Amino acid sequence: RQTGTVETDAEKHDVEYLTPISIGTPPQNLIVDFDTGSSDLWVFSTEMAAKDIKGQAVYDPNNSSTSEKLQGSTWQITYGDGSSSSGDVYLDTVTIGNLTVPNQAVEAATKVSDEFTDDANNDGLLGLGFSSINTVQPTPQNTFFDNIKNNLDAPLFTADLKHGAPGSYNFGYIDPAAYVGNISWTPVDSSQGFWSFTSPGYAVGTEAMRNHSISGIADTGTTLLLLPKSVVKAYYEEIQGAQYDSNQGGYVFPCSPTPPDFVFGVSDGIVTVPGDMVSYAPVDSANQDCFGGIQSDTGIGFSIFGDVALKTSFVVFDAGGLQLGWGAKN
Ligand SMILES: CN(C)c1ccc(C(=O)NN)cc1
Repeated sequence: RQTGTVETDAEKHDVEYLTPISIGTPPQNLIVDFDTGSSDLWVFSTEMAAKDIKGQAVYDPNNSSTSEKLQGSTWQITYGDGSSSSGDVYLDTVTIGNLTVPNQAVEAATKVSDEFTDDANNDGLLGLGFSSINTVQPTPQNTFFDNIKNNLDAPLFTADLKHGAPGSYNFGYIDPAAYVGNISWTPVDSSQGFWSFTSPGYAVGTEAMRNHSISGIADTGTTLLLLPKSVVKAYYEEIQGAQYDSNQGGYVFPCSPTPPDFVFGVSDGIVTVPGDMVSYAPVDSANQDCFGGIQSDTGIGFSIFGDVALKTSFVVFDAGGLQLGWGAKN
């Protein structure tokens, strides 16, 4: 049985967290976005048109003695923000930290949308959602985690994302030095392929908790905290000068003073998103107005507890117990 750990670095404004992996023999090193909200491991590749590659590292299956084409298999994925990619599939050795899966499905991109082309530091995505939503056809493939979880000391991984600092993903163990107090556990409904849970309520600032259940997914691949319109409205009503700015496509408010905290329940515990993490990023060079890290989930069908929520905590994705654990960071 094994365990592993790998460091993940926050991009500017914590827009995404990028983590090194290696693929093939000899190892080809790429840096990818670990994404608990999807279940495809896809990478920029030598099969793409040069115009779609702007600085990314690419996987070259022809340069790997262990690559094996999965004949007839293809994939195509579209994400919540409308970005997309597609391509074909190889089996090859994938290593994360000290953990190796010998026959991992590596989805080589032939096409990617502009959002990926323009994301120069990101060489692909490594899905950590449930394999039931893997997009490979005709036969869906397993995620890296699904392939290795039975070799781990425990079938779980943890995400310790930080605000503007390197964090880490651990596999197979819960690091007791990473959190303080008790972890709050809540059951996961994996029927839609996501790490989905229901928060029993929320509070704005120091107000009392409101009994308003919020169902959503823990998604390391989404930057913001996307909540029901009514919750978002109640939050921004507490901020002088906050308003929905259609140009920016979301709520904007004066960067100072610091806005109120946002608190949401997790089973018998609570998670606090500090106000200074809610002012996500300045919208203007004068740094007067800030774009909110809390925005509406309208049109998605569920809420998304993205990086703005996850980076407040030490989060355990427990596939064995089918539960999420939220702990206070050490
Ligand atoms: C364009 N990029 C880098 C994306 C990365 C991740 C996602 C996503 O929805 N993950 N759950 C969307 C887009």
